[in-house]
Amino acid sequence: MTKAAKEKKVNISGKPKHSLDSNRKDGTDGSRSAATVRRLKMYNTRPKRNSAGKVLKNEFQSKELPNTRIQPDRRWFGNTRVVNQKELEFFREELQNRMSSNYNVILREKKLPLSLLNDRQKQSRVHLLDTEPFEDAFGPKTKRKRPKLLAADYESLVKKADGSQGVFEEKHAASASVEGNEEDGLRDLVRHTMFEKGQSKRIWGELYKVIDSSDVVVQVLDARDPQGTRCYHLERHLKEHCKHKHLILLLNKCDLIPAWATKGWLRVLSKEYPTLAFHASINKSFGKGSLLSVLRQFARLKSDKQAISVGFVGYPNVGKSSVINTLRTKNVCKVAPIPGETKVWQYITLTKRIFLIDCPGVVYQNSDSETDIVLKGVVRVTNLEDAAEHIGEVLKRVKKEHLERAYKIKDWDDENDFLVQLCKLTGKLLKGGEPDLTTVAKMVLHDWQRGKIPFFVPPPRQDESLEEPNIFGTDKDEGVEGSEASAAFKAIANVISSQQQKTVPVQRDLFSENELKGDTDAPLPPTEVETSKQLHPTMGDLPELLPATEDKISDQLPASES
Ligand SMILES: Nc1nc2c(ncn2[C@@H]2O[C@H](COP(=O)(O)OP(=O)(O)OP(=O)(O)O)[C@@H](O)[C@H]2O)c(=O)[nH]1
Repeated sequence: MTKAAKEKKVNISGKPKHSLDSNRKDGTDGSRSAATVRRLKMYNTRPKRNSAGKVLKNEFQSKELPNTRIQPDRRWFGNTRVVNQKELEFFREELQNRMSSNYNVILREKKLPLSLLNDRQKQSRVHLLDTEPFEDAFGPKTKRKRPKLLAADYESLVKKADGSQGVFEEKHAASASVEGNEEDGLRDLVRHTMFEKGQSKRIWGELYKVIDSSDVVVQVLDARDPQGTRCYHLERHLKEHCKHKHLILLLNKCDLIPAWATKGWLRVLSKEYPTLAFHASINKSFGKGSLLSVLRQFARLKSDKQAISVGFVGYPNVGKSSVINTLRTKNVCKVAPIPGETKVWQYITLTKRIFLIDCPGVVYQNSDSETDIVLKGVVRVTNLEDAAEHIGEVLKRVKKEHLERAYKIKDWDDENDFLVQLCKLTGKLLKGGEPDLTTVAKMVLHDWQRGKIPFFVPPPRQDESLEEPNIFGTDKDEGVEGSEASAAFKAIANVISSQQQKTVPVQRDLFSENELKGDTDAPLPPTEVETSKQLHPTMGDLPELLPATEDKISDQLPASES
């Protein structure tokens, strides 16, 4: 149905009322047709102008804009723009100023006609006439430019080539000898990816997520080999890039080593970072109160009473999740006697102002051999194909008496003999009575990783009279009032020094009386300690330390301190 027909229906009388009524049949009687009326109506929508011709009101004009007419401009019809010399000069100067200023950065350089700036350089390159007269450059007596040759004649060129070939051959021979001695036709075996556990990009990503979101980073170390389970790369990263974050070392599994060794390590390590001993256990823990009070002091340092996040990082299987469970007195994190149990980071609320973050175990690439990696507990023993290969090192590191006691074997010639005897004792035999060396080797390695075979790296001997107070790595009082910060640091120092006076619980059945007393002839690991000292020279001084005052500390300790 047409528009006119619609309008007709609406007009009940059927007759047009005025000259601009569009309800007309056609223009046969000399009156305006419906089409004419509609056209005339359209003219009425023209903008209203003032006497000067300026648009005052227009039906389709935007309410906000005073004038919606697009000015006629040639820019709308092409992609080029003409500017006059003055504008160009102004643009060049402005851009030159911006580009040479250290405080300005030009974004979207590609959108700017930067070639306008380089014009002059182009021109300056072809100023031939500045250096030569026209006659020499273009005239009939044009002189040819001679190319710069390194040798004047053929003979000297050959001599030069011989010399450079000699140098090249010498260099090549040197680099070939460095690359490896493949002359015997053998190449080193490529390591199984299993030995790269804890080094993947994903795990390092998890670690950096934890570090980024933590105010305090707790590096959990295995008390049996603290230097071996330290991640120096991480410590250096924190020192260089995150000076405002606090790092604490936590010697976990201190029940697996004699108390004198724990105290020795505490003395050595606390010269570099605040160090606490810990035994993770939900019922019978050690060091929980001290750790909690240190964390509370760090929370005090935070301005505006904000909450702090504490990230637990360290080697796989050192007990990070166990420490968190101990602090919460609840199984909030998955714990297993196998490495790599924690896969992704996990947030746990400890108190209103302290959050804990669990991190998967991280290993920094170093020169550790496969056996070192296995004995540090980084690799799952069940995945090992040649477990027997690592037993020699176990026999070297553990005292004979401990192995005799643990496996009831009297004497052995070498690791093979040891394993064969163990097979017979445990009945681990293959078809035809062959000893199942791999299975018993795995059993020994399992016992090693679970701390059933006593082993520890003794701390370097120190002259106790030269003992230095604990030293905290960095300027920790940024952003907080000096007095409050130094009070918190003093309290932390007190907690640490008071823990060194406490009796550390030890699994007594693991060691002999002599070992528990410290009369041991175990070898010292000087090289490791030396290296760590080189990597971590003692840092800036601490606020003055107070002697340990038990009653002051007991205010800060929760009742659960064992
Ligand atoms: N004896 C003893 N064993 C401990 C202690 N802390 C943890 N463990 C044991 O060490 C093993 C590993 O503990 P986890 O807490 O799973 O270690 P993790 O560092 O979280 O390990 P990943 O998941 O690999 O990162 C478990 O079998 C714990 O029972 C401790 O203080 N003493």
